[in-house]
Amino acid sequence: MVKNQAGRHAAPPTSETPAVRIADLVVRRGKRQVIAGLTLTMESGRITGLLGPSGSGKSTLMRAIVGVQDHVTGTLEVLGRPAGTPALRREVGYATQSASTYADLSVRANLQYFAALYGAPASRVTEVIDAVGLTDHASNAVGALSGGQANRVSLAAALISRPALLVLDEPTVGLDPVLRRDLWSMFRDLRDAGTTLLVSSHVMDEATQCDRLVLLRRGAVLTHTTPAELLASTGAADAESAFLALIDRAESPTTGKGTDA
Ligand SMILES: Nc1ncnc2c1ncn2[C@@H]1O[C@H](COP(=O)(O)OP(=O)(O)OP(=O)(O)O)[C@@H](O)[C@H]1O
Repeated sequence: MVKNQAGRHAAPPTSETPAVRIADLVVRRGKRQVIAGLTLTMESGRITGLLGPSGSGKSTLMRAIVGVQDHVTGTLEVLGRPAGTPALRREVGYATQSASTYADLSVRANLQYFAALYGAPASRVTEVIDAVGLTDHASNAVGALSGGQANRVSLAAALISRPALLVLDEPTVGLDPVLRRDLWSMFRDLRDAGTTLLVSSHVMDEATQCDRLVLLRRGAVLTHTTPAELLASTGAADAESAFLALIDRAESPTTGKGTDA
């Protein structure tokens, strides 16, 4: 198995079809243009990290990719089809920042419900509970779980249909370092099995766990790079300093347009 400089397993080769192809994407929310003419191609079979200041448009971009966002114009293809096409429902898994589960049902009952919705076999329920490390809590009501455990039930629900593309909005919020490490290990396993992952995060050290990085600022792509290129191009010692350097460059009097997201 090939390992990269950080000792992690390098991503295997991928197919030629991009997982996501976006051109001139504009999204309005309320009176604001939140995504402003964004163009981006995401390779399949990779973990792409979506990072950026609060309010920069990460969740909005994810919602557009999943096909649940209104007022979207431009080109947005997912796995070669227009985003939101019914044929993509089983192909795209999505876990939002808020729980998508029933608090009064057990972990297993929640996932049995999602398995029934997707026509997945009963054995898949046990598999996804195991994959997110909740086997010991399978009979517990979701409302009685910790925040981090409850998040993982939503993640398990997103995995039920074995999606080709998994879109995860801040999946590690509220998790301790051990659980974060385990979750990233699971993401790499999924990628190695051919899944494409788009993962947003506020935690800059998670950037180094990704194969590719997209930094959003004010609804536009500030950079689309790899962790190694990010550090090399900025001369920074860590991802957080590198992103701050890029934001500072973009905010400089010659190029900048202000200081908000
Ligand atoms: N329901 C909504 N109606 C109107 N504007 C919205 C709505 N939700 C978000 N916005 C605006 O869209 C912009 C982008 O929000 P979005 O949630 O996509 O950012 P984000 O980068 O995911 O932020 P965070 O990291 O804080 O979750 C923000 O200016 C926000 O105020």
